[in-house]
Amino acid sequence: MEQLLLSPSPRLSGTIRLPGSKSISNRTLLLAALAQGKTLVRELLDSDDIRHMLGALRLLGVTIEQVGNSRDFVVHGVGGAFPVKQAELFLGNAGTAFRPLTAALALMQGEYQLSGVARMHERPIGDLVDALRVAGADIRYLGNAGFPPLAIAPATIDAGRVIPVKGNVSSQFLTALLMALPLTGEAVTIEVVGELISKPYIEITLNLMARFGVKVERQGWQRFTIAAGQSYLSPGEIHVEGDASSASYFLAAGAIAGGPVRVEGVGRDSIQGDVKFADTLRQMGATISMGDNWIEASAPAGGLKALDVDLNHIPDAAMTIAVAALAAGGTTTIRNVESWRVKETDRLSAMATELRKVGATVEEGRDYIRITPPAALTPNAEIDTYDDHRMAMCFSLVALMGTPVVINDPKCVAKTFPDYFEVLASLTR
Ligand SMILES: O=C(O)C1=C[C@@H](OP(=O)(O)O)[C@@H](O)[C@H](O)C1
Ligand SMILES: C=C(OP(=O)(O)O)C(=O)O
Repeated sequence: MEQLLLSPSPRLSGTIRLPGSKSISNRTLLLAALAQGKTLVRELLDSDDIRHMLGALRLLGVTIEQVGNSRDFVVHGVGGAFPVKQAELFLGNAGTAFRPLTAALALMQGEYQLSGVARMHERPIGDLVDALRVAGADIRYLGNAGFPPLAIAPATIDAGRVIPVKGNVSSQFLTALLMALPLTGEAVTIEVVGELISKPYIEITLNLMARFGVKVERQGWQRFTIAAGQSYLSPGEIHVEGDASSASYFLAAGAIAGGPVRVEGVGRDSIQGDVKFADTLRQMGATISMGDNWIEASAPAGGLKALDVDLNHIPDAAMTIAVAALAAGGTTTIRNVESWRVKETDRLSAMATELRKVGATVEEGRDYIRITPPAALTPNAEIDTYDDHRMAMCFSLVALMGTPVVINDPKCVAKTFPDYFEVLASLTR
C-alpha cells in the first residue's frame, strides 16, 4: 500500500484555484445530455466521479466532445430520451452518478444494469427505488434488496400521482426524482415523507434545473410540484463553480496554520451549501473574508475555539471540522450527521478510529461525534483512509498542527480531487 508522509508545516499561506464542483459537474452533465440543444460546459471537474458520469452518458449514446485539452466540454443533448436502449453501466462509488441515472433510466423504456464498487453495493438506494416504483418503474435488485446493483426494464410510467420519497437517508434520492420526472411531461408532485437531510443540495438541483428551463414550485421542503409540459432546453453555456467542499481543507489550513489562505472559484455568489463551512470556521474564531468568487481564512491570535454544532446542512465539509477540532481548545461536538454512516465508508466510525490514533478522546454516537484533543498530538500516526477521499484530505491538516502524519492510500483522493496533495504543497510555508 502506498503511504504519504506529511512533514509538519506549522505556518502556511497563499492562494489556490479550486477544481470544479462535483455536485454541479455531474448534475450539469446529466441535464445537458437530456436537454434539447448543445451545451458548452466550462471547467468541468476532472476526477473519478465525473469520469463515471461521462462514460455512462457516452455509452447511452450521448455525444460529448472535449474542447482541446481544456476542461470545457460540448454536450450534444438528446432531447429527453437516450438513443441506446440496452446498456451495462459501472459507476464506481459516485452517488451523484448512480442515483440520478437510476431515476432517468427508469423512464427510458430500455434494459439497463447499474453497478459500482463493493462499497456502492452497501450504500442504500431503496427509498429511491420505492419512489420510482410508485410511478410504475420496473427495477429489480440484483444483489441485496434495497441496494445496488440494479436491473431496469421497460415499464408503463404514470408520474401523474403524488410520488412519496423518504428524505432522511440521502437527499440524492429527491434530487434524482426532481431531475428525472420532468422527462415524463406529466404534472408531477413529489412529497417528502418525514425529515429531509442535506437540504442545500436540493437548492443546487433546483437552480440547475431552472437554468435548463424547468421550474419547480415548492412548499417548504415537503412538497415539490412540476407543471406539465416542461422540458429541458440548453441554456447554451454553463460554467462549473469551484468545489466548496474541496475549499474546506484549504480554509481550515488557513485557520489552523496562520494564513491567509485564499481559495478562488467559490464565494458569496456560490449555489453550493458548503460555502457555509466558512461560517462554522468563523464561529471557531477564524478570520474569514469573502468576495463574489473567493474566500479567505486566517488563524485567530488566541487559537481556535471548540464548538457544539448541528452540521446536517454541510455533511461533507463537516468532516473537516472534525479534524480541525484537534487544533481547538476544548471539546467539539458535531451533531446530526448520521448520513456519514452510508457514504464512502462509515465515516462516524472511521473518523473516531483515526482521531484516536493521533491521541484524541472521541465519543462516537449514533448521529454525532465528540472530540477532545490531547495535550500533544501523537506524531507519525498512520491514518487509514478507507477508500474515502475526504478521510485522506481531512487528515492532511494534522501536519499543519506541527505534527508529522502518514496518510495511507493517498490516491483515494481521485474521487473528487486527484492532485489534492500537490495543490496543498503549493501553499507557501
Ligand atoms: O447531491 C449531491 O451532490 C450530494 C449530496 C450529499 O449527499 P446526501 O444527500 O446523501 O447527504 C453529499 O454528501 C454528496 O457528497 C453530494
Ligand atoms: C458523499 C460523497 O459522495 P457521493 O456523491 O458518492 O455521495 C462525498 O463526496 O463526500
